[in-house]
This record gives sequence, C-alpha cells and structure tokens, in this order.
Amino acid sequence: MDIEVNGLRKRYGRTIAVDDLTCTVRAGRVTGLVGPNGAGKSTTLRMFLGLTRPDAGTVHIGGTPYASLAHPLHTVGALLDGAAAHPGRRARDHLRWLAHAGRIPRHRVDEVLERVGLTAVARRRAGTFSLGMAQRLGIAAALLGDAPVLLLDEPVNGLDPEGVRWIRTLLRGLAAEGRTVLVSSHLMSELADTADHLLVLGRGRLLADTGVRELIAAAGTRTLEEAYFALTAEAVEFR
Ligand SMILES: Nc1ncnc2c1ncn2[C@@H]1O[C@H](COP(=O)(O)OP(=O)(O)OP(=O)(O)O)[C@@H](O)[C@H]1O
Repeated sequence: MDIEVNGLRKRYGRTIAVDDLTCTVRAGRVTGLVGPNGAGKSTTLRMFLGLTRPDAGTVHIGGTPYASLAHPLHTVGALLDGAAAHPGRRARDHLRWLAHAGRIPRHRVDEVLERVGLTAVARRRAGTFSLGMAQRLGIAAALLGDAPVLLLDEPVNGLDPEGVRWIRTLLRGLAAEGRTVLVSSHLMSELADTADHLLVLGRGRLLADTGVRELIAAAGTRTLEEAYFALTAEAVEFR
C-alpha cells in the first residue's frame, strides 16, 4: 500500500515547515525520512496521519486520505515522538487499553509484546522502563493493528547499539512482509544500513528522493554521511 504525497505545504507564521512536498512512499521497503532538526519530518508525518492540517496538498494512503480510511488503525500504525504510556500503567494494560479503544483483537497484545521482546516485563509499570524499553513499547503500540503501513518518528532515538541493531532487523522484517515502512531520523548513520530508499528534507524542501546506493554512487568517494552533510549544508537551522 503506497503513500502518495502531492504538493503538501504547511506554514507556521513565517516558518515554512513543509514546502511543496511531492513524493511516493512505496510498499515492501524501508524508506528513511531524513533531515536536520527542524527540517519538517515530524510535521510531514503528522500531516500523513491527519493530526496536522496542511495548508495545501494531499496525502493518499492506498488511494484514500487518512481521514476517510474505513479502518485507520488496521491501515496505518504510528509511533510519534513523545507518544508515551502513562508511567503508572503496566505495559500489557497500556496495550490492552489501546487495543480495546481501537477494536483490535486482544490476542494481538501478546503477539506484539513478543515481537518487540517485552513479554517478560509485560507486567511492569511503564514508568520503570528504560528509554529503550519505552521505545519498544511505543513500537508495540504501532504494530497492534497489524497495519500494512507503518510511520515511525525517530524510533532509534536514545537506543543503545544493541537496540539499534534490533530495530534495524525488525524494520527490515516488516518491509520484507510487504509493508510500507517510513522511518524518520535526523542522523543519516541511523538509517544507512536500514533504509532502502531515502527522502532527504531540508527546511521543508525535498532535497533528494533516492535509493541509498544511488546516493552513495552520486557522492563519489564520499561516505553516505558526508553525502548527506553536503546535501543538507544549506538547510541546517542553526549555523
Ligand atoms: N506547532 C508548531 N508551531 C509553530 N512552529 C512549528 C510547530 N511545529 C513545527 N514547527 C516548526 O516547523 C519547522 C519544522 O518542524 P518539525 O518538527 O516538523 O521538524 P523535524 O524535522 O521533525 O525536526 P526535529 O528533528 O528537530 O524533530 C521547525 O522550524 C519548527 O520549529
């Protein structure tokens, strides 16, 4: 299920957060949405989910705008920055509550806990979780609806190397199942080994829509990180 984006724009006062974004996010691969702080990544993802209203443009998910999807939670799973469980709530109860609210069968809760490796700590309160465990719980919530489209805002943020490796394997597995996986990061290094395709944003503009290998090839002898810095040099917020 592809995501088709056409002429998407969002302005906050004098800041143009997203500037005429047109692209297609394809199924069956991991697409990285990468750009420096303030590039417009979160605003873009929020517009995909209908949480922020665009000034112009459209987003269609499998041909339908999010707001018109018949089964939104079974179509798009999302992890947004700061989407956290109440600290006093046990991990399993948090997911049961989300499943109940979204009319998702209860057995999915144990399935997603297993998939993110939290089964053993499912009875612990979310407030006692490490950053990495909390991140896994957020990903479990995104997986609850078994959706073909997954939008993950900075899922690698704060993970240790083992966590980074784990998430890489998970995302690649989800794409191999044919899902559309869109994952944002401000660090190219986090996505280099995970993404098949990259959308590079800078100050709201799409600077590159390219395969990871093509970007490296185009950069000549540069590493991917250097190619990214060269591409976004003009777009860094504070220089
Ligand atoms: N609700 C808002 N009100 C005003 N300005 C906003 C709002 N949301 C975002 N912005 C501005 O829009 C621009 C893009 O922000 P956005 O959060 O989408 O970027 P980002 O790429 O996700 O950045 P980061 O990596 O820092 O999270 C920034 O200049 C930001 O300050």
